[in-house]
Amino acid sequence: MVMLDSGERAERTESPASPDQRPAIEISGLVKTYGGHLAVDGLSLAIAPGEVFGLLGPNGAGKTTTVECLVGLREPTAGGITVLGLDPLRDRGEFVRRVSVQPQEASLFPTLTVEETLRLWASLYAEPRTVAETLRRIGLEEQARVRTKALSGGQRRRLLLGVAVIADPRVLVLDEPAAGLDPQARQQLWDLIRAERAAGTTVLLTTHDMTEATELCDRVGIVVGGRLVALGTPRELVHRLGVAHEVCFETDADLAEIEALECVSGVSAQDGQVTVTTGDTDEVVRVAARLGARRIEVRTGRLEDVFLRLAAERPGSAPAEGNTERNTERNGAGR
Ligand SMILES: Nc1ncnc2c1ncn2[C@@H]1O[C@H](COP(=O)(O)OP(=O)(O)OP(=O)(O)O)[C@@H](O)[C@H]1O
Repeated sequence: MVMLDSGERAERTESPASPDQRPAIEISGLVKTYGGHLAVDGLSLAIAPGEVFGLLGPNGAGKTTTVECLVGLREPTAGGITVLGLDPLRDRGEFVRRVSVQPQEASLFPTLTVEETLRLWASLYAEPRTVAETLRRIGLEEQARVRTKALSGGQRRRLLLGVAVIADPRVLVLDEPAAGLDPQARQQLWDLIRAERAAGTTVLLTTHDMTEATELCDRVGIVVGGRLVALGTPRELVHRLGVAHEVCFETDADLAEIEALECVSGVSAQDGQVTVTTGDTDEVVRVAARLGARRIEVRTGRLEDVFLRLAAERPGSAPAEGNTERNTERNGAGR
């Protein structure tokens, strides 16, 4: 089990939260059972103000149940949850003023325009953002007068996010916000979430997309079988779990010098195509280049490898389908 917490956050200097701040979200020993079925099994987690935190895990791991308890949609069987010091159920009034959850698609009225939808939701809050600012944030200014039934899937998702952020929340909770978005819409969503972070909002999201977790999240928690089995920045988890990097190239040269490198843990070669497993890709690239190797590629360890390894430790927990991009840099430097 890899538990890396606030003391190690210095590695992500862009994170706006400092370790001594009171957590924005605190979950301690959360247990949730459905009948006799244990869905969340003693999960504890502290998320700092201004942090973008990603909850990852295979299907059925307990992410949605955790989020539902966190936002007061379900009552925990045991354990405690506070968000901004508030209990999601007992302090309901204050809680909904300060914590926004991205609503479901069904919350959109088909005949209202984008602008009317935002105005309607803004009317529920005492000090909302303006409709104009929210339209700009979600990039739907040109669609302001379009009825919601005529929006594309990606535009609907952005509007749903707009409904959540128009409240100007201190904490934003998003369950798989990028699911089903095309790459451009996904990038716009990430920009929006980054803008929320820059404004000081704490964001908790669930995702199956390892690229999203790596690119967007300050820290991630991996949940398997209702338990938190890893916690840290994506880089820390890749680094600490010793996920291997690879250097691939073509050469007919003698590989003895590469095999002898201390940082090399494996070399395989077939028909002049070589793959070197290593902890120091720079060193291998240097030697390979000196030996005249061609088409040198560096494949860095990925969060997905960490995820697959941790998920596999629990029987029956097949990893969910997600983004399986390989982080490949042609002739690039290593880590
Ligand atoms: N309303 C419910 N009644 C009974 N069991 C439930 C209910 N909701 C979830 N479960 C079970 O609790 C466990 C955790 O489910 P949960 O939806 O929290 O997982 P998840 O990590 O969000 O999964 P996914 O990635 O598939 O959305 C699963 O075994 C699921 O079948």
